Amino acid sequence: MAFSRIRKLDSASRGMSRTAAVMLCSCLTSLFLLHCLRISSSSPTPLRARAVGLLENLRSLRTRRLVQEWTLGSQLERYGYARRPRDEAPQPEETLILPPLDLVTSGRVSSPRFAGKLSPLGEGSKKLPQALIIGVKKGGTRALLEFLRVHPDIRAVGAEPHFFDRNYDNGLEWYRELMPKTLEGQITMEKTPSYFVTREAPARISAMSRDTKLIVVVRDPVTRAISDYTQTLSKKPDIPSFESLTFKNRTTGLIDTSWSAIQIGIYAKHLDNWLQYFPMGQILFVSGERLISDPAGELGRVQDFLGLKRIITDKHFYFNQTKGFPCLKKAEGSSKPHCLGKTKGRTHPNIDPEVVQRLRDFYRPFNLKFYQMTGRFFGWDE
Ligand SMILES: Nc1ncnc2c1ncn2[C@@H]1O[C@H](COP(=O)(O)OS(=O)(=O)O)[C@@H](OP(=O)(O)O)[C@H]1O
Repeated sequence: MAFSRIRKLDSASRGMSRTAAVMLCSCLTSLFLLHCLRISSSSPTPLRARAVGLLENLRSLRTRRLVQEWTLGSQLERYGYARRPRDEAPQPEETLILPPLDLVTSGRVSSPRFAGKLSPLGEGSKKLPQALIIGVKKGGTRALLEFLRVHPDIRAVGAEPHFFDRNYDNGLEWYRELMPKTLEGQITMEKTPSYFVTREAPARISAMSRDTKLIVVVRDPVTRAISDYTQTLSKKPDIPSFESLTFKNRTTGLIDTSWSAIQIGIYAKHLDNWLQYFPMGQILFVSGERLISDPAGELGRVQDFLGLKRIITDKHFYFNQTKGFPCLKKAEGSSKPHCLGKTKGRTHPNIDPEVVQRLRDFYRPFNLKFYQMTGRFFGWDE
């Protein structure tokens, strides 16, 4: 009896000593890190770099935990937000919201706008987006968003909210709740490629704010249509061939413009609808082709358009030979290289060259009209 009580006391006191030791260690680590940061006022020293690295690791763990709480929390599920739209394959990169790069090393310290704002994670407030990537489906919208998220002044929702097309009845408060928290001066963004072809979207976005900046990633409409078809085929292998879906009547060569894969590529027509609500200067067109051949160049234009410092440059990218696409040397919130997932950059099926030519002829006048409207030559008809 006595023995067992002594054992109980022993384990209790051992527990207390362990807690005290852990607390002491945490205090000493924090003091050490603070000391390291203090002794390096301007130029980074190896000691400081190591301290910052340690902080980075600590933060990264904490970030991941918080991120999971934010994104996978019951709140989003309650709203049905986590449910994936019917026609989209699950894409791991769309399920995580990653907050902007380091509070310690980059934005806050280097940017005068955030000088002295070394705020704890989770500070800030949720705001309605000031900029949207509205399209086009299969244009390269995911690549653009992932690249933009590297910028410390951009915070973006990872998944596609589909607010202005499918979820509008949920109201603006619902929409705002989906947004990540931002500090003053940071831009909130989201991407939903179907907005570009949604008749009601321009009026709805304008009702939210007439100042919303709009970004459209456009790609050769023929390749875009094949990419769209490839995505559907990957989910429904039994669908008819691309060639048969393209025509209303193959003998007459009449194109089926009601097929969404064809319809989406008539950019000039969709743009007309947007211009009823937004001036051209508020819409930026990104070339999907150049986003692959010169990502830094296109990102430069986007950063200018958003009024941001050109922080994302050539240095952030490398060409991954296996993937066949540019990838990030360091993903946002991580120190590892990052390429987009398997659903981006799929191999397309071979399409009958005659059908491809017929589609090229079909799109040519619409493309020319689009070049005129935007003042940019995209070179799809060369
Ligand atoms: N860096 C990089 N890595 C991988 N893929 C890239 C990249 N840049 C652009 N792309 C092209 O993006 C195409 C997919 O476009 P989206 O992201 O807009 O598709 S979606 O509408 O969100 O489903 C995708 O189309 P497919 O090649 O047909 O799969 C890619 O060609």
